[in-house]
Amino acid sequence: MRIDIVSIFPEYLAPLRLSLLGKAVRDGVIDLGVHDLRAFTHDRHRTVDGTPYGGGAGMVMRPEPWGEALDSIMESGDSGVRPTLLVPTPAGRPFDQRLAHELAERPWLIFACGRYEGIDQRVIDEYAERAEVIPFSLGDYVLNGGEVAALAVTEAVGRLLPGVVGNPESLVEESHSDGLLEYPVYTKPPLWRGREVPAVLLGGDHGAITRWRTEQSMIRTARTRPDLLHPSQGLTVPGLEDAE
Ligand SMILES: Nc1c(O)cccc1[N+](=O)[O-]
Repeated sequence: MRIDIVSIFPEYLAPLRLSLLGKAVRDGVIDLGVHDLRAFTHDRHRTVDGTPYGGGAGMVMRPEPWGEALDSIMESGDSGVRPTLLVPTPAGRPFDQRLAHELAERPWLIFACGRYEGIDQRVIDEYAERAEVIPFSLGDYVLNGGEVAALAVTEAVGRLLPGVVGNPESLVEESHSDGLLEYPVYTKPPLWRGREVPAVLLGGDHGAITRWRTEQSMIRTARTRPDLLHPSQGLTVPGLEDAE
C-alpha cells in the first residue's frame, strides 16, 4: 500500500516512522510519502491561506498549493491506480473499524491534512473526478488540523495489512472486531495489592474462559457503548447489576 500525506507540519507525521508502522515502511509493506504543502507555494511568505469569502473568523486554505501538491503526487503514481483521497474534517464520515477495513483494501491512500478553517471546497470538488474522495471525522470534537487524524487512520489501517502485526490472531479478538468491546485482560502476578485474577482464567477450562470473556464483552459494551448493541442481534446481556 502506498500512503501519501500532505501537511504544513510534515514533522507531525514523524511517529509513523516508529514501531510496527515504521518497520512496515522499512520493509516496504507501506510506501509512505510525507509532503510539505509549503513546498508547492511560490511567494516569499510561502502563503497557504486566505481570508474566507463571505466573511467570518479564521482563514481558509487556498486551492492553488493543494492543486499543485495533489497533481504532483497523483502524476507520480501508476496511472492505472485510482487513489483514495482522505480529508480529515469534523464534517466527514465517522471513522470506525468498518472504514478501516475498507481502506485496508485500497492500493493508495492520500491524506489532505487541512488547518485553519479548512481547505477551499473547490479542491475537494476538483479531485472527486480523479480519486475516491472520503471526508472523514475521528469524532465530534475540534482539533487544530488533520494531522492527528491522519496518524490515527494510518495506524488503524496499516496494522490490518498482512505482515504488519506479528500475530494476526491478535487482530481477531479486539474491540470492535466482532461488534463488541473487548473483555478485561489480566497477567502475572496472580495477586496484586490484594486484587486477584478472576478464578475462571486460572482454571484451564477453555470453554468456561470463552464464555466468561464473551459475557464480559457484552456487559462492558452494554455499560459503555449500548449504541453498539442492536436489538436484531438478539444478544441478552447477563444481569448487569451483579456482574463482576
Ligand atoms: N475533528 C476534526 C477537526 O476539528 C479538524 C480536523 C479533523 C477532525 N477529525 O478528523 O475529527
